[in-house]
Amino acid sequence: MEQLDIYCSHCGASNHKEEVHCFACGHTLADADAPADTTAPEILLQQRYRLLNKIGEGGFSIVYRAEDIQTRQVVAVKAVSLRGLSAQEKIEATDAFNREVTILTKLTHRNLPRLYRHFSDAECWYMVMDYIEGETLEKYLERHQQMPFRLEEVLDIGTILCDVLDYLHSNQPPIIFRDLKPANIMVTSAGYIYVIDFGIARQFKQGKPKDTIPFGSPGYAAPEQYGKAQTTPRSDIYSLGAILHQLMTGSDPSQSPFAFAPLPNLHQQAVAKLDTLLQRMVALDSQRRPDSMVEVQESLQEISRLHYHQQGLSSQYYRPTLSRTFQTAAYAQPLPSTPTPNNAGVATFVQQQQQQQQTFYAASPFAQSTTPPPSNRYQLYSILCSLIGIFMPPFLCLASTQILFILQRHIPITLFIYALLLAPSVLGIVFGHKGRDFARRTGTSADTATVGLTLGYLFTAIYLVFALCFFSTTILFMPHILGF
Ligand SMILES: Nc1ncnc2c1ncn2[C@@H]1O[C@H](COP(=O)(O)OP(=O)(O)OP(=O)(O)O)[C@@H](O)[C@H]1O
Repeated sequence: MEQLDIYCSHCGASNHKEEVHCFACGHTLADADAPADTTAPEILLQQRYRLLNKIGEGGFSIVYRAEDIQTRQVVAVKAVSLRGLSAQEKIEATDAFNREVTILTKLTHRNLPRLYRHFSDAECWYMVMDYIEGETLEKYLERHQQMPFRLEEVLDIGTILCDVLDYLHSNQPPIIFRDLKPANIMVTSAGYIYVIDFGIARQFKQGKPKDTIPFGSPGYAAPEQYGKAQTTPRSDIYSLGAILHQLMTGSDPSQSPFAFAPLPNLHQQAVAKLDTLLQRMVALDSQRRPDSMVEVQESLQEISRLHYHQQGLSSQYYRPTLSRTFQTAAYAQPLPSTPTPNNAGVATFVQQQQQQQQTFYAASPFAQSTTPPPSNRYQLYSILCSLIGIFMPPFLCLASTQILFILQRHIPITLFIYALLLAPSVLGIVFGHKGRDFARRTGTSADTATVGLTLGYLFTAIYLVFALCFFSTTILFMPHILGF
């Protein structure tokens, strides 16, 4: 039977396609039970890319999940067909394809899919790129309509998007994405973020008064994209501001373009600062917006530090959680390594990408901090309390005579003793949860907290069973003690 691997979005391990859970980390493999799309044709492109199923559709394109049979890698193949298009549409589709290929070929960034090859046949043009196992932020937002993101997550996402947009803007000439919106941002189940669709991105030419193709997406596109002026990096700053505002409020900017209400919870200092920043980012006059993505990123990181400080976490331990996860994601995916005669440049290209990614990794503001990991005292409390809790059920048995003695005289005191004996395990659970939360926010290991938490639950249950038995025995055999 034909072998086909599916890569875990969490740890990158290669699993057989039949697997539901990753053999390495146990994570659910997203597409494992997805029904095969019967509409996808069984086609082998270039004797190399087997189309598996349709995963998305754009204005002029269909995107397929495909298998590279040479490397066994799952890839995404974007197919643009000109069939049935009007002359004007053919020009637009051709332009969009060429622009995307030209731009993606030059780019290497951990938050962008890598373009491996592009080719054409009689019917279509194709692009082969990294397959991103996830969904668009737009779909995610549709599924979680009520305030889907916490402040720290919005700050993390903003920081990551600043990083990738700054990378584009730092190109020579700068690349303006021009269509940043939730539909063009993909999120994997492990929280990795990718920016897709460079169809309308363009290279910035100094002094050009107006864009020749003035469009974008209503609600996210800056006013200058409607043809009044040339788009600049500040146009992307506007779109990013609109997205972050949507993530904070849940309100869709395409419903009321150019109108951004103040954020809720302005009494919180970090939220108030974010509100000020977002209002600057979505200013109608581009000159009033922040100068660059670097400025926006620094402001977001400053707000994160403030937020973390307010949460009782030392700001020196602040590291954006999503972006930290990204670093592992980008390198976990195996790269195609076997060059074919007609893609001789690909191997070199891939090697260059690997090298450059390592450089990004080292230079990234999100690179692993050398700061010693913060001490998570909740974990310690959790394990200590749970360990004390272990002794409580046997203690209850051993002290049953004394407890019965007290029970005869004072029932409230007896109940208080019961509660006191239960307290260590319950505290073990409470501290365990706090410890895990702390570990998640600081990116440290939560193992001890998990052990404390598990012991806490286990011995709370055991204690309650013992206490119940003790009580029922007392009621059954010595009801007079309780005054029955
Ligand atoms: N590399 C990828 N990995 C996985 N899915 C992808 C990938 N690229 C695109 N998709 C899916 O395909 C859909 C369409 O892709 P894309 O937005 O690039 O097409 P498009 O024709 O340029 O769209 P538009 O008409 O909005 O410009 C996306 O919404 C996404 O769900």
